[in-house]
Amino acid sequence: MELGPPGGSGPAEPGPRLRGLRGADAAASASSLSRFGAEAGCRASAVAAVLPAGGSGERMGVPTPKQFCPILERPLISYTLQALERVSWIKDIIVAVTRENMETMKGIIQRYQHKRISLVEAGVTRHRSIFNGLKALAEDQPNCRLSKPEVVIIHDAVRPFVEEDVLLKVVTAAQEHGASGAIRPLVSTVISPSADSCLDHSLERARYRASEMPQAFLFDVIYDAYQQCSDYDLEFGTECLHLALKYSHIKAKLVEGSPDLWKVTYKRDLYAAESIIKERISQKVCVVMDTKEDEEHVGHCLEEMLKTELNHVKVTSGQDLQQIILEQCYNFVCVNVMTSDFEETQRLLNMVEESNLSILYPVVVISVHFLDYESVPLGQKMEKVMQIREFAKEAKKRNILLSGLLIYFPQSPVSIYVTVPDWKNGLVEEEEPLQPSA
Ligand SMILES: Nc1ccn([C@@H]2O[C@H](COP(=O)(O)OP(=O)(O)OP(=O)(O)O)[C@@H](O)[C@H]2O)c(=O)n1
Ligand SMILES: O=C(CO)[C@H](O)[C@H](O)COP(=O)(O)O
Repeated sequence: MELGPPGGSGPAEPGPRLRGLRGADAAASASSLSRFGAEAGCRASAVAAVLPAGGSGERMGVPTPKQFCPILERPLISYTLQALERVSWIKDIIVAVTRENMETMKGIIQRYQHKRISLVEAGVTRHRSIFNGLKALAEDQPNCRLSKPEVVIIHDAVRPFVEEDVLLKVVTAAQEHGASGAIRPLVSTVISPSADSCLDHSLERARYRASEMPQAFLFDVIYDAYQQCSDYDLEFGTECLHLALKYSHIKAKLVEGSPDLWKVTYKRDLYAAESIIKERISQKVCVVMDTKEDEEHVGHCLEEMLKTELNHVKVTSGQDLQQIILEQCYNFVCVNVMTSDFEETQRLLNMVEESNLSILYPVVVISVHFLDYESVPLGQKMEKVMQIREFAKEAKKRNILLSGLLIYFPQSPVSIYVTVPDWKNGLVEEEEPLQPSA
C-alpha cells in the first residue's frame, strides 16, 4: 500500500454543499449535517471511503482511462476526491489505481493538494479493486497503517457529483441496517432477449430501480462478504449490495439519490459533466476582504446575504486564496475598506493569472471600494472611475472580467445621504441628509 502526500486532516471546504436548497431548507439541512459532523468527530475513526479507480474505460473509447480525462483542464477523479474531501467526517479515502497509473495518480494528488488519500493497487476487476481497498483498512492485514472504520463508503471514482447529504443518508442507514445504497428510477425498461435475439420477457419498470453509488456498509459486513465470495463473484459481479445480501445476509436499505450521481461512462458523459461543473462554478463566489477585522464583520454580513442566492460563498481576508483558486473558484468580490487603491485587487489578479484559471473559462472579479463622501474631492472620485476602466481593459486581455464598484459613504453614523445628480452641469454635487427610518 502506498500513501499519498502527508497533509492536514481538515476538510478543504468544510460544510455542506446544498445544491438546489435555498433559505430555510438550506439552513435546516446544513445544521443537521454539521450535527452529524460533530458526532462523527467524536468517533474519529468512524467512516472511511474506498474508491475503485482501476478501470480502463473501454466504453469511453479514448486511450486515457476516463477517471484521468480532463474536464476544464482538471482530471475527472480530482473532482470526485474534492467532493469527498469536503466531508470532514470521512477520515480516510482509499483509492485503488493500476500499477501503471500509480505515478499519474500521485501527481494529481500533489498538484491539487488532495488530503487524507491512501493509494492501493487495483485488481483486474472492479470487485477485486474494492477488495484491495478494504484489505488496506482491515486490522488483520500485516503493515496496516490505517485504522479499521465502523462504516465504509464505496464510491466509483467516475461519479464526481456526490454530495454530503446523500453520503450522510447512506452512512446513517448503514449504521442502522448494515448496508445501504443510492438508487434512481429506471430511464428505460429492462428486457431480457432470448438466444435468437427476440424478446423473451420484459420487467415492469415501475417495480425496479437502477443501483447507483455511493453505497455504505458496516465494515465487517462487507469485508466478511468479500472474504467469502467466489472467484466468479469477483470476476463477474457488479453489485456490492448483492455480496452483502448473499454472504452476510444483510438486506441493504435503499435511499433515493440525485440525478447527478450517474456514472461517467461514454464520451458524451464528459460533456455533460463539464456543463454541470460550469453551472456549479457560476454558483460559487469568494469574497476577499482587505483585513481580518473586516472579514469578521462586513464579510460575514455579506456572506449571509449572498447565501440566499448562491450555493457556495466563501469569505477570506486572503491567506487561503491560493487554495481557493486551486479549488476552481471563478467569481470574486474584492472588498477594499481600508484603502482606495487597487493593491489587493491587483494581488488577486496576479494569483488568478499565475494559476492559468482563466485560460478556458472567464474569471469574474468585482473590485469594491469605499470612499468617504465628505472628505474625498470630486476630481479624485473621477480619477478612481478612470483607473478601474484602464485596469479592466488590461485584465480582459487575460480573460478576467473586472468591474469596479465605488461606494461613497458619510463618516457620520446618524445620517444617510442620497446623491442627487445635477443634470445641467453633468456633475454629482448635491447631497441631502436623510434620517434613517426605524
Ligand atoms: N479493474 C477495475 C475496473 C473498474 N474499476 C473502477 O470501477 C468504477 C466503475 O467501473 P466502470 O464504469 O465499469 O469503469 P471501467 O471499467 O473503467 O469502464 P469500462 O467498463 O467502460 O471499461 C470506475 O471508477 C473504475 O475505474 C476498478 O477500480 N478496477
Ligand atoms: O452501478 C453500480 C452500482 O451497483 C455498479 O456496481 C458499478 O458502478 C458497476 O460498474 P461496472 O460498469 O464495472 O459494472
